[in-house]
Amino acid sequence: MPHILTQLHKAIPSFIFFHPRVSLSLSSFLLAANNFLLSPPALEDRETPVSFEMATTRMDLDGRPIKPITICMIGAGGFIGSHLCEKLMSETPHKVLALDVYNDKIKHLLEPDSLPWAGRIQFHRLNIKHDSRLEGLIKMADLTINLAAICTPADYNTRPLDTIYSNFIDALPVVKYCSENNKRLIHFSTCEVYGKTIQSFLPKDSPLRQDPAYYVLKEDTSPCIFGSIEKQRWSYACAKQLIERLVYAEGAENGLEFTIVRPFNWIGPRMDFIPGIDGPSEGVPRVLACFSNNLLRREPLKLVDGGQSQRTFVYIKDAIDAVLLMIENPDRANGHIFNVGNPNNEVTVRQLAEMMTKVYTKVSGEPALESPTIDVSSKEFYGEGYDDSDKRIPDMTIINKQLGWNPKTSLWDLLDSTLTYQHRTYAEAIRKAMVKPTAS
Ligand SMILES: NC(=O)c1ccc[n+]([C@@H]2O[C@H](COP(=O)([O-])OP(=O)(O)OC[C@H]3O[C@@H](n4cnc5c(N)ncnc54)[C@H](O)[C@@H]3O)[C@@H](O)[C@H]2O)c1
Ligand SMILES: O=c1ccn([C@@H]2O[C@H](COP(=O)(O)OP(=O)(O)O[C@H]3OC[C@@H](O)[C@H](O)[C@H]3O)[C@@H](O)[C@H]2O)c(=O)[nH]1
Repeated sequence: MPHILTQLHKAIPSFIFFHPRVSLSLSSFLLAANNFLLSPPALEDRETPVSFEMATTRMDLDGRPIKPITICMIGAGGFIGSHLCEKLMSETPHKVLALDVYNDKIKHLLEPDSLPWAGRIQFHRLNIKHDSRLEGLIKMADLTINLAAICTPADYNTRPLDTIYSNFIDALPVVKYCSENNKRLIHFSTCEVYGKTIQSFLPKDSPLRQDPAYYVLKEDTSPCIFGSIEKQRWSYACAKQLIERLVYAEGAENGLEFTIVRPFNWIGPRMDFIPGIDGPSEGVPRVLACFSNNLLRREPLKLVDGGQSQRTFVYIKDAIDAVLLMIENPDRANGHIFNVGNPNNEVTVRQLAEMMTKVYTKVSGEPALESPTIDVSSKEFYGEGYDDSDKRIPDMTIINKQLGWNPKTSLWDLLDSTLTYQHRTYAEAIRKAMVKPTAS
């Protein structure tokens, strides 16, 4: 650890200082400048190794120089964690203690030792369920970000106990250690805490269905509407809701400095796994990986209960910009719950399947199947106890006001870059896996 601390000091960049009494209009300008500086091409899109140049003019939204900090990131080896680590290593001077049971998705950041950020990221393989090192690692950091969770819907109704333990019980010590040691916490919750919209309970012909007041999801006013207990789909949402309430209460009663993030379907490269290639053959990942797997194997895409549910999808790289703003602007982010999504990218699951089919045809050069989709019941696909959110449009008022963040990438563009990655990463492996051994 002392070695890492020395490296941290070496990484401190020089900053341009501004007058401390910065006006709001200047802060909007700084936000735009920051966004510009923080948006070089994505790592996986680059052909050549990344050249690491620390921007010398990085400052927060209020014109103050950003001081390097140490971040304890739990669940750093997952989809969101891997993109956040990449961003922090390539564009900031911050140091990361990366905790997870797996590190495959961040291996490229850990090895070799000659990487420009070597010494600023340290991987700790541990399970937060039972590891006495957790409190010490939280104490060593200025900020803890908790991403660890079981968060694939196929698990919610089939492994409800694991789901509840993972999303509530296992997160408890993290909240406790942060509160007791006066450490800031960014906790990852979910848009699923909203459950179903009020709109879904209105009569089909009600004119109120057109009124956004009945479906747009607002952090401070929308209710959390779940199904009955036997609909175990809601075990995840309910556990996430209770941990949100606990974090919020620690803030109110004990002064915990916290931010709660509610991601609305963040998607992009490295999300989940492709069954039979880098995950179990019988595993059911989230929809992006399910549909990618179908396209790669030239199978029809399975539409659960007709694919009528609606979602808004946001590109992981846009969403990571929002998280970085939270990390570097604690005065603006503390005490808030933020929706992070793209209200302009709304589709039904059926429309998503159609668009992914078109994009994949373009990316792979392979013609689409004659029948590109097939209907399947939720009972058949997910089993007993499944239920669904009907519609998820995030209200953006709070994140706009506090952090000036807006998503940039259209659904077509984000699918284009993501499916290009999926094709490049998996097409050959799938082809080999699908070649049946011939009888001799
Ligand atoms: N991706 C999304 O669109 C989305 C949407 C809503 C909420 N979220 C939330 O964001 C967080 C991260 O999601 P993700 O998409 O990156 O999921 P992910 O499954 O890719 O990442 C979670 C990581 O946590 C790790 N982990 C789980 N339990 C652990 C434990 N006990 N000890 C150590 N590590 C453990 C896993 O190994 C995994 O690497 C989760 O809390 C999830 O509920 C994500
Ligand atoms: O092959 C498939 C997979 C999924 N689906 C449908 O596609 C929709 C989206 O499914 P996802 O697997 O992405 O999961 P959901 O959007 O329902 O939940 C997700 O939301 C936010 C996070 O908290 C979690 O990552 C997850 O719970 C659902 O309506 C699902 O039924 C299909 O029609 N076919």
